[in-house]
Amino acid sequence: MNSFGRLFRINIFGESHGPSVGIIIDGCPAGLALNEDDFVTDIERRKGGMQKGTTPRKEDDKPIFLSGIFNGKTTGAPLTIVFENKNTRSSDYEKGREVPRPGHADFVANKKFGGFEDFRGGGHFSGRLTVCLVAAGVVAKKILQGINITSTITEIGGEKNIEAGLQKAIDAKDSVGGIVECKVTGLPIGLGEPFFDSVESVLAHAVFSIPAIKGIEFGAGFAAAKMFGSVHNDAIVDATGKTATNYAGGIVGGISNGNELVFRVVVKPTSSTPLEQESWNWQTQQVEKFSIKGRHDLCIALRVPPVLEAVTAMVLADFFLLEQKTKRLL
Ligand SMILES: Cc1cc2nc3c(=O)[nH]c(=O)nc-3n(C[C@H](O)[C@H](O)[C@H](O)COP(=O)(O)O)c2cc1C
Ligand SMILES: C=C(O[C@@H]1CC(C(=O)O)=C[C@@H](OP(=O)(O)O)[C@H]1O)C(=O)O
Repeated sequence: MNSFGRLFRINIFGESHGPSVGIIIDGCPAGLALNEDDFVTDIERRKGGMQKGTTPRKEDDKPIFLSGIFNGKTTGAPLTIVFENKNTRSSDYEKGREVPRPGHADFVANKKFGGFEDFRGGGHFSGRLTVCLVAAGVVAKKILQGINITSTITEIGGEKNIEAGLQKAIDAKDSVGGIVECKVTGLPIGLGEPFFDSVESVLAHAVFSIPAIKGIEFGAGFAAAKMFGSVHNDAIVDATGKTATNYAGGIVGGISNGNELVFRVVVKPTSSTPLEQESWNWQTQQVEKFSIKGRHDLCIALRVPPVLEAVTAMVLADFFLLEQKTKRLL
C-alpha cells in the first residue's frame, strides 16, 4: 500500500517520469510553522547530481504546497506537497523495455500489473519517491522537539573509507552497496506499542519501504548471536534507566528505554550497474547480454542518510502522537 502511519499518516504518489511525485500527510497537527526554507537542507542532502557516485539526473526538488498550509502554518487538514519531475530522459527506458533489469522491479511489476505499469525510470518503484519521504521527515521533525536524529554512512563497498569503497566501484565499472547507521538522542522511555507495533517492528516496516534496503539491525544486532548474556545485558546505572552499555540499541521489549536509539541498514548495490549483464529478453525469448545506459546512482547508500532520518522521524512522530492520545484518554 502507499500509506503508512496511524495518526501521522502519509500517502505517497507519483512516478519517476510522470509530471510529479508527492505526499499527503494526514493527521499533521495544526499550527506548525512551515515554509519552503525548512525543506532546503534535507532535500539538498538527498539530491542526485551533487556528489561523485550519484545519478547525474538533477531535479530542482522545490516543494509545492497544494493544501494544508495557511498563513505559514499547518491547518490540521491534509498537507499535500508535490515535487515536479523536469529532468526525465524516458528514451533510455523505452529502448531497454524488452530486457527487464535484474535486481530492479521491472519483471515483477510487469507480471503483477499486467504490463500497465509505468516502467519509465522505474515508475512508482523509483528511489525518486524518497524525496517525498524526506518532506514527511521535515514535518515530522517539527513535532519531535528536543530529539536529534542523525544518519551516517559507515561502510561503502565493504570499506570503512567511503572514498576507497566508491573508487572500487569506479575502477570495476560496477555498482556498490553500503551500510548506513542512524542514531536518535533525546527519546523518552515508553514509545512503542507491543505486541506487533514494537519500535523495532514499525521502524523496520518503514525502513524496508525505502527501495534498495535489504537489512536492518538494532544495537549489537547480528553480533548479539556471538555474545554472552552477561555481556549483552545493558546494566542499568541510575533511576532514569541510563545503561552502562547499549547493546539493545535503546529498545527493550519493543519499548524505547530512554537511551540512544541505534540501528544500521544495509543498502544493496545499485541493480542498474554500468557493467554488462545478462537477462531474459521478452522479445527474442532468450537470455541475452545487455548493458544499462541510463543515469544511475553508482552507490545508492550515498543518498540514503537523509531518507533514513526522515523515515525515522516519521515513525517516531507517529509514536509520540499515539502516546499523547493514549495519555489524554486515561
Ligand atoms: C535514493 C535512491 C536512489 C536510487 N537510485 C537508483 C538508481 O539510480 N538506479 C537503480 O537501478 N536503482 C536505484 N535505486 C533503487 C531502486 O529503486 C530499487 O532497487 C528498485 O526499486 C527495486 O527495489 P528493491 O531494491 O527494494 O528490491 C535507488 C533507491 C534510492 C532509495
Ligand atoms: C531521480 C532520482 O533517482 C532516480 C532513482 C532511480 C531508481 O531506479 O530508483 C533511477 C534513476 O532514475 P532516472 O533513470 O530517471 O534518472 C535515478 O536518477 C531521485 O532520487 O530523485
